[in-house]
Amino acid sequence: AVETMIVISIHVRRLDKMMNGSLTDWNLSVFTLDKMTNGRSLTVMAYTIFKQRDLTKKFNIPHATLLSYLALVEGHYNPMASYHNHIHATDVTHAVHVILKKAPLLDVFTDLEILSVIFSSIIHDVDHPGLTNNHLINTNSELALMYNDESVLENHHLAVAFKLMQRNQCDIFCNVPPKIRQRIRKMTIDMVLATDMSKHMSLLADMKTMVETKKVSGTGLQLSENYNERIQVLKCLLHCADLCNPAKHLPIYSQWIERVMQEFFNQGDIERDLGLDISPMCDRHTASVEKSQVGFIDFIVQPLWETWAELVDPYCNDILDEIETNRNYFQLLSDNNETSP
Ligand SMILES: COc1ccc(/C=N/OC[C@H](O)CN2C[C@@H](C)O[C@@H](C)C2)cc1OC1CCCC1
Ligand SMILES: [Mg+2]
Ligand SMILES: [Zn+2]
Repeated sequence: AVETMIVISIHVRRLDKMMNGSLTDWNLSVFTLDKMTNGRSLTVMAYTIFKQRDLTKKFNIPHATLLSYLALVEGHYNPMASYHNHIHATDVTHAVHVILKKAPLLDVFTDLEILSVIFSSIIHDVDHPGLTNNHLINTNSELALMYNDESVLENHHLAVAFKLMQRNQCDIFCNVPPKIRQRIRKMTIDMVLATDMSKHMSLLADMKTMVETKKVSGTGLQLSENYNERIQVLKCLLHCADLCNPAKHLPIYSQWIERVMQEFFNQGDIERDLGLDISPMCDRHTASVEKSQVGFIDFIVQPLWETWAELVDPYCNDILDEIETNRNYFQLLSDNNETSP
């Protein structure tokens, strides 16, 4: 563990220099970062963000404890999952950090809320099996049995993350008063459970309601003290970051598509072998990758980010433009596939 610390702190220093300017660069390639850090991009990204936001000092987090816990969590992401591995966590953590730096959010959230949403992004998919909730339920998996078919993956990610904190010298909240610890835990549970895609439509509906009321006030984002209102926005923030791939430049977005399709096709292969119905978009023999992405953008990603822009950040147009550009690119590919045999 000691050499891990030394190696990682070398990467952190190198990264700090390399990324100091570009850490807030939306299109930073986490793939390049992961190669540069020998597969330690999550620990290095998270540690750098904690330092830059002074979270270690504000919450009295011992540096060795933070590094140990981050390295432990990173090690518990599934390297066999082509999409839901530690690099996806690096990507989502980075996206949360960049979104939080947008002008309309600068003075909105407390240090506790910022700590909680960044912590949530780091752990939000830990020990992901590379299979969907529906698959785990349909195959009577141990996880579905454990969590009674309700947000099976998301409950598992949370339980693993908090269990790992009990390891020796891994309790990053060891110097945080019990009431505050409890509040971090509650917010983290609420946010990570909200990354369950089956909650997407209700999350979006709640966000639209908030947009309507806010339009009445007509100012920037003014949040009340009300926990439910504040956690609502934080849930959406993490959910947007979780679904940010189509909002990135095409070379980056394309790598994520390749990875997610590999994961879905792997699931489809298992379902075919088991004689089960193959999940949507998971049959490698019939799936249309381009058409699926157009649908993903039209029905899920674009409505989410458009609502986010209305609620939080009118200056989100560069992100909305990127999503539209990518959507049109895949629409074109899909049309061409139709015409030419
Ligand atoms: C870059 O493309 C993607 C990036 C992230 C994701 C995230 N998916 O994770 C969530 C779970 O898997 C739950 N379901 C999602 C739902 C849309 O479909 C179900 C089969 C599973 C999906 C992407 O593309 C997908 C959708 C359209 C083509 C494949
Ligand atoms: Mg997830
Ligand atoms: Zn995720």
